[in-house]
Amino acid sequence: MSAQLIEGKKISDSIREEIKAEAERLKGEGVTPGLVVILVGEDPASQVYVRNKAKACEQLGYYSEVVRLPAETTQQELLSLIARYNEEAKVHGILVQLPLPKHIEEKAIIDAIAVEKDVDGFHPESVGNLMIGDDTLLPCTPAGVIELLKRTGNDPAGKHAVVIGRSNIVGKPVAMLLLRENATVTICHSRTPNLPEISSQADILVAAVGVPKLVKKEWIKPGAVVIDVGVNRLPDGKLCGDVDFDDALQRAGWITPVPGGVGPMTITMLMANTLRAAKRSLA
Ligand SMILES: Nc1nc(=O)c2c([nH]1)NC[C@@H]1CN(c3ccc(C(=O)N[C@@H](CCC(=O)O)C(=O)O)cc3)C=[N+]21
Repeated sequence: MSAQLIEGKKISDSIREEIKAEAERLKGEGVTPGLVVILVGEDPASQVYVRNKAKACEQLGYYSEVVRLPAETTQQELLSLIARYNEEAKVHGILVQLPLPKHIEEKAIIDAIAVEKDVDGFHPESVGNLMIGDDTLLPCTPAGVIELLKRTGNDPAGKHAVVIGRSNIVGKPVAMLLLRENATVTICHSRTPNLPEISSQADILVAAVGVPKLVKKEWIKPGAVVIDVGVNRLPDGKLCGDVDFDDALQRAGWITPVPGGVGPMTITMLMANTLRAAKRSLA
């Protein structure tokens, strides 16, 4: 038995076609979706993502700016820049690439972004909206995970979903979205004593821990849907997920590859959020 591949890249491309059509309609009404990506310092992984985001904007005909700031940029300078983009009508989405240099307090930066431009969905008000089920911009990776499930016919309703990882950017919000989709949700983390046991009860398993190849065949219920959110850069430069892919392939029913799984969806959901923010600016 070999799992079916969840082709994130392909699914992502078809969603981008939908977004592009919608963006063109909006342009007809005089609004071009605009995104600014702010990068502080020289983190090499961040450079790649920032480039991918700019490329996606170009592909969809968005207005896009990339602001590259030196690692020594002060918190105050960054806050002033955000204040400026909060007021800039051409820009509907503001993304400050994380992680930030140590001397900048991430929370202060995220809090400063206008909620209506919070295309990452990291602002406390966006998080609160998600929690209570209000209409809001959703965090991109979690939204991408749900989209992958739905577009492969794996509706989470009534399923047992196990999330490994409890970060604010993936683990917690993806658990909340799965709950909203009527899954029964278990959240595991580094202090969970019997991880393989719980994990192997999952109909849907989401790995978001940042430990290369942590999830082995024995952790997977036969036929389960395995979503690998890990983006780990190995010493040889290759990208690797949190799931031991070759091992898992023999046991899972469906599985996302890394690269080509969740990663492209993250960027596509960012484009979708920017479009939504732009549409709302009309109202
Ligand atoms: N404020 C903020 N928002 C983010 O959304 C954010 C961030 N900071 N910091 C870094 C992480 C990481 N992230 C990825 C996005 C796309 C790919 C992606 O496109 N991956 C491709 C391959 C890329 C490659 O080859 O390196 C794939 O998986 O196929 C990966 C990772 C967004 N992040």
